[in-house]
Amino acid sequence: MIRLGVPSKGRLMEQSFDWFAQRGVRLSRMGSDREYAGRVEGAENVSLVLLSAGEIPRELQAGRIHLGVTGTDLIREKLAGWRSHVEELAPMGFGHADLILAVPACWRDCETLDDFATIARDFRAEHGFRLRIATKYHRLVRAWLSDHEVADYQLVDSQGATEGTVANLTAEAIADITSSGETLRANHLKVLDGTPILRSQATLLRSLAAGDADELGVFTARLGL
Ligand SMILES: Nc1ncnc2c1ncn2[C@@H]1O[C@H](COP(=O)(O)OP(=O)(O)OP(=O)(O)O)[C@@H](O)[C@H]1O
Ligand SMILES: O=P(O)(O)OC[C@H]1O[C@H](OP(=O)(O)OP(=O)(O)O)[C@H](O)[C@@H]1O
Repeated sequence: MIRLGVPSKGRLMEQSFDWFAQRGVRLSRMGSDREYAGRVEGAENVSLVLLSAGEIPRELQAGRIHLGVTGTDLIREKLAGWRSHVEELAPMGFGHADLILAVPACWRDCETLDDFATIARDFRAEHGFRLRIATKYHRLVRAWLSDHEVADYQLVDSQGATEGTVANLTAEAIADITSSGETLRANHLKVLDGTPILRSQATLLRSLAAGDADELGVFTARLGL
């Protein structure tokens, strides 16, 4: 039996269901809205496992699911050396979001990452502690800042409502996912010019640890992959 992991709620779940339906495989939740059990029609030997999007990388890595749908941001953040754990089978064309670094909109002299690096250096000299960046994307942000030789900062963990941390005085800057930009604007933040830390979208992935069941080839062919 192939175990297919799909996000258990929200837009990501609905758009995943639509994506499979367009390929002739009907996924649905069984029972009440609160029951996390799923049904698969239009493909044999496939069971639907409804999971938090954030847990799908770990389940793929462990081989407890054969296939999984989640954002590329979560795969790259949660799995060190992700290429040795999963294969990306198909970008799915939804869940587009950019991981960005944002600063207070009132920082007039901070438009680029170079400006940010200068401000971070001065901040440390002036305040005696490193400028704080709130994020849940620790691995990706550290790697990106290191690549760009920015060192005078500290990460503050924020697992939600990250854009609020600047007004709450627990951070000077944030690194988070944005799509429409509305949450940033509403919290008086602006994105630094230049390419984002990462461009993410929902992706269908195969576990490299779950083994290569015969049914898997049949199912991926059914999906046109
Ligand atoms: N505003 C957005 N627009 C598009 N995609 C988004 C947006 N916010 C988050 N995403 C994407 O959705 C995926 C799931 O995000 P997140 O980790 O916030 O899950 P969640 O909805 O909080 O679910 P859970 O708490 O169950 O893990 C991520 O890959 C993320 O990139
Ligand atoms: O650019 P926008 O269109 O405003 O979207 C960005 C927001 O969407 C995500 O939050 P989500 O609503 O998924 O909730 P979360 O903060 O609990 O992750 C993300 O963390 C941002 O806060």
